[in-house]
Amino acid sequence: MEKFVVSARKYRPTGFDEVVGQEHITTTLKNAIDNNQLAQALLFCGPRGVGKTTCARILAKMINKFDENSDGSSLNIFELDAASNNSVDDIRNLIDQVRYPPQYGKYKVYIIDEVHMLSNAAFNAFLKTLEEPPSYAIFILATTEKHKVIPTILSRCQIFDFNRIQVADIARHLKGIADRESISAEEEALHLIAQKADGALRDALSIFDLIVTFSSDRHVTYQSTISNLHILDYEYYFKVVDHLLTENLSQVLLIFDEILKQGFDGHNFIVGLSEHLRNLLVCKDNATVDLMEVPANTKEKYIEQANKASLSFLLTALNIANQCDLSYKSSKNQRLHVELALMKLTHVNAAVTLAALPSEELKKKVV
Ligand SMILES: Nc1ncnc2c1ncn2[C@@H]1O[C@H](COP(=O)(O)OP(=O)(O)OP(=O)(O)O)[C@@H](O)[C@H]1O
Repeated sequence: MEKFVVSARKYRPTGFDEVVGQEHITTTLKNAIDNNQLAQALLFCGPRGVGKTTCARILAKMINKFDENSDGSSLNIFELDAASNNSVDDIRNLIDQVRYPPQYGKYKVYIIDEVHMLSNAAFNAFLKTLEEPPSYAIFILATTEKHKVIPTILSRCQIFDFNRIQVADIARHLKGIADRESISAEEEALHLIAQKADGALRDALSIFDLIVTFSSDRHVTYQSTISNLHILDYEYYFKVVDHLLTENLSQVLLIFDEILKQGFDGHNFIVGLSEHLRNLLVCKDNATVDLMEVPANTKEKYIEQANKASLSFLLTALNIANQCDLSYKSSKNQRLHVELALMKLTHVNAAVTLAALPSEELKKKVV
């Protein structure tokens, strides 16, 4: 049987051109190498799984002009995982190695991952080397927690802030991998995986692998993805908002009951409803419609529903949903808490329609 290699490893980029969503960094690094202006100490910071270690390795190879299979690269690139090697002795060992010039190529590159985990003593032992490194040594430090790196280290490094990766970019990357693996995948499923990954490409690839494993026919559908990830189908939010607009309280409460019966949490529902209302709000205006991170065909559905809702309805509804979210945890009866919010929400449309009437007509209605 062929050994399974997880996608995050199988598809680790080997060149800057393959790195997704970090163009501001890859372009700067390429230019720095071309113009011979690379700093000797670099700090890569940003959320987990966005390409820090990957870029450090690519840079390390490029500095010495080694290609992917070059044997020399492994002799000149040293990686230290500071999460498990954080003592002053670990750093002293590294400093001892730094004294010897490279046997191949021009540079020795030291990648120190999770650098914020170094002990204080280790940080201090490292300072002097970082301040006056030998001309052939380059240090690439990586961290998810820049605020935990002491200022004296920060001030000696050129700092590169990595971005969370956009949902659309992650979804596109997953599509490329699905194609290469001959897996058919629905666009909505890939978007959902990308959303769940919260900006981290590594997480997206792990979720993708998991869902492929569950689907026997190498076909990743929206339905298989929501059931595997235990995510509420967004169709529910469309239905709830339709009923809110027609002031149909009983239907809204019945849908909420069905959602709870399926094992979903009331808080997740209200957070999801707030996101849905926010999406409707941004698609009211052409200038903001792209702030909604959903696949193209779903966008149409949002625009269609947004056209049925007034701006005042959306603003008031969003406010009520948000208040419910904020006070959910401290509520003693959480089901009732959400139901109460749903009751208020069902009256919003009537209230805003009434308020919008000219005063003469309003008088007639009240009388
Ligand atoms: N920007 C990206 N472009 C393409 N692939 C990426 C990117 N970011 C992450 N990956 C994928 O995720 C895997 C892990 O990425 P990497 O180890 O570089 O992340 P990291 O930012 O160093 O994370 P951590 O802080 O958790 O160490 C890579 O092997 C690659 O498959």
